[in-house]
Amino acid sequence: MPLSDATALEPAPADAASPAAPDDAAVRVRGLVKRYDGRAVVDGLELAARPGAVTAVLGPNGAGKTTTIECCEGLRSPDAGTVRVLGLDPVADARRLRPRVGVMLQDGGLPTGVRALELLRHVSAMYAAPRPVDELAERLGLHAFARTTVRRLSGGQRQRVALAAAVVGRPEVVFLDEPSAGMDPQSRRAVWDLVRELRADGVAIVLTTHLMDEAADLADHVHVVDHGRVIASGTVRELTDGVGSGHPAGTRTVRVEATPGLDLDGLRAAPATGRDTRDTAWTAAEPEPGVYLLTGPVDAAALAAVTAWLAEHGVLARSVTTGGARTLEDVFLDLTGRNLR
Ligand SMILES: Nc1ncnc2c1ncn2[C@@H]1O[C@H](COP(=O)(O)OP(=O)(O)OP(=O)(O)O)[C@@H](O)[C@H]1O
Repeated sequence: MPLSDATALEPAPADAASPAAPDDAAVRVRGLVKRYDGRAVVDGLELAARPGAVTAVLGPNGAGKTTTIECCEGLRSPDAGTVRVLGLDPVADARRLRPRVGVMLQDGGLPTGVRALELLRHVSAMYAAPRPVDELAERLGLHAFARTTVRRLSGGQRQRVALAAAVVGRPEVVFLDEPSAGMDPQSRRAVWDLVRELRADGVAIVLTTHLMDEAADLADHVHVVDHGRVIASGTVRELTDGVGSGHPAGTRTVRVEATPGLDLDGLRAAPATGRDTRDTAWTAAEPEPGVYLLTGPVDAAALAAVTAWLAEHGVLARSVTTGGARTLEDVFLDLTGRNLR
């Protein structure tokens, strides 16, 4: 999706530009530029994150995500542009922001000689009204390695301690740089549940991730970053629902898993059976044996017609699901290319 489409998906920031209008974004980045050795690794980046929402920043390795997040955290100073977190400047107003912002760095950023639970207790003591440490430790399974020093923790365990430390102070804004990288599926679920709970409590959550399922499941808004700029922006549904894909808007997919070798022409005609819509609105493919993708204007009647066709042909499908015309990963690869960075 070209930038012009991305801009169309992003709510117009015009009112926020006026000094009189309050900005409802908890995080607002405008025209951010950050250079290393004369090279702009962040190059005019625009980003907004709202309270009570998960904002995901996706992009290939080296795209500038961590640098952007670090500018928001006040760990780096922009070379140009503005960054506002809760209306404040993360560098100049660092002391005022510290109690209101939670940060989970990509490398953990934790002191290594301290025991895990001791560290969390120490961090919680810095806040006026922290979350109960034992409850948080229980939720993230920290008790199993409570007395192990951070140095000796596994990568996933260290990530869990870093997340606990980021949220223990009941922050209004949380920055999570690849929060579930290296975590086992159980830990990842615990992290996702915690993130959803923070969102329900009105926290603005900004996360970077390389896991497309994480972004698709969690994010209310996605910014795709490449070469230091946002190249597409919108909800997951907006990004995957045919916009910029060559399909008409509203195009979706019925995915059927069943026995291989079904009659593709028959299946393609099935959704339009007995209806005014023409079957030419549909395409059918069997991208791998026994997996069928029917792409077209999916609605309840079309889905019923597909299952009726399967029944007529004595086929008991293992699964029938509907979704966007493309996955978030398809969109990501289309936008950023398939070459390694
Ligand atoms: N301190 C630094 N000095 C020089 N170059 C740097 C520095 N920090 C980052 N870079 C470079 O800036 C670019 C952007 O890095 P950044 O860490 O922001 O990318 P990213 O999108 O977070 O990547 P990843 O997905 O791999 O974490 C990279 O090319 C990186 O090598």
